[in-house]
Amino acid sequence: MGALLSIKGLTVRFGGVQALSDLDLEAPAGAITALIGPNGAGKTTAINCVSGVVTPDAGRVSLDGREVLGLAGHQLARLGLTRTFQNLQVFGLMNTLENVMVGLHAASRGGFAAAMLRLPLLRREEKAIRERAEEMLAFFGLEKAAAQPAEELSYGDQKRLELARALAGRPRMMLLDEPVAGLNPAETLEIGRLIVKIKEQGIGLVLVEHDMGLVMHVSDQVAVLSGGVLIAQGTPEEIQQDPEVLRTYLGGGEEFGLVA
Ligand SMILES: Nc1ncnc2c1ncn2[C@@H]1O[C@H](COP(=O)(O)OP(=O)(O)OP(=O)(O)O)[C@@H](O)[C@H]1O
Repeated sequence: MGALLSIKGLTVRFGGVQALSDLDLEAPAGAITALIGPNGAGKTTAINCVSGVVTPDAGRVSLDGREVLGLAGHQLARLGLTRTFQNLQVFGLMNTLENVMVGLHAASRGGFAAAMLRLPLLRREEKAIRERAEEMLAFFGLEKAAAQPAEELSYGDQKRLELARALAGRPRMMLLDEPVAGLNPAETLEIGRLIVKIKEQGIGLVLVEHDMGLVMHVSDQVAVLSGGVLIAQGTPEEIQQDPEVLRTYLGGGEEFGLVA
């Protein structure tokens, strides 16, 4: 099976900093591919290139064989590629349901402005959008918060809301930038369970994450970056035994959540 997302020779320099050097990475559908590495390793830069936020100095990125470098976020979303951000991107004054609907409006045929004007022709589309958004809230356990302003939700609920919005548009590939940063162990476990359920729908995920317990628990493959260079790639078991990876993560195996 070919990879759904394919990154080849990705190279990024920021002034004197070599953020990424010749990165090759393949992420299949229906699998979780983790991208790990110490602070400054280049993980966010990699997903920023894929999602059109950063223009690389060299390299290619394709989704299902189609070149996607240079496309804007809404074009990528239409092709089935979506992402979440390290910092929350919820609209605080909108309620939870509207936060999910707004992403679907932006991608719909009528567009956001037409939907806001509630043109009659768009009523059916509007209904479908609302139903999809409600489905997402149920999937993420947020249905009780539907009418609540997003800013009133707990941090953990806001993180799940971001995932709900990203999944609402039926992506084929999702890039998640630190989905459990700042969450407690119970919330982390819950996000882990949800992203496995997303994968089981056949969606590919790229997971940038520092929580090694989560990474080793849910990932099908793990790629390790250090100083912009891919130093190892393999199953969680292989990565936990890789001497270079262990050297990179000073202190040995504890960070990998090996302690049962
Ligand atoms: N816009 C930018 N301008 C200049 N340097 C940048 C920029 N973005 C990232 N860098 C640098 O590129 C390198 C890679 O950063 P990046 O954020 O991709 O790392 P990361 O692995 O995601 O780190 P973290 O785990 O801390 O989020 C770092 O040295 C960083 O300081």
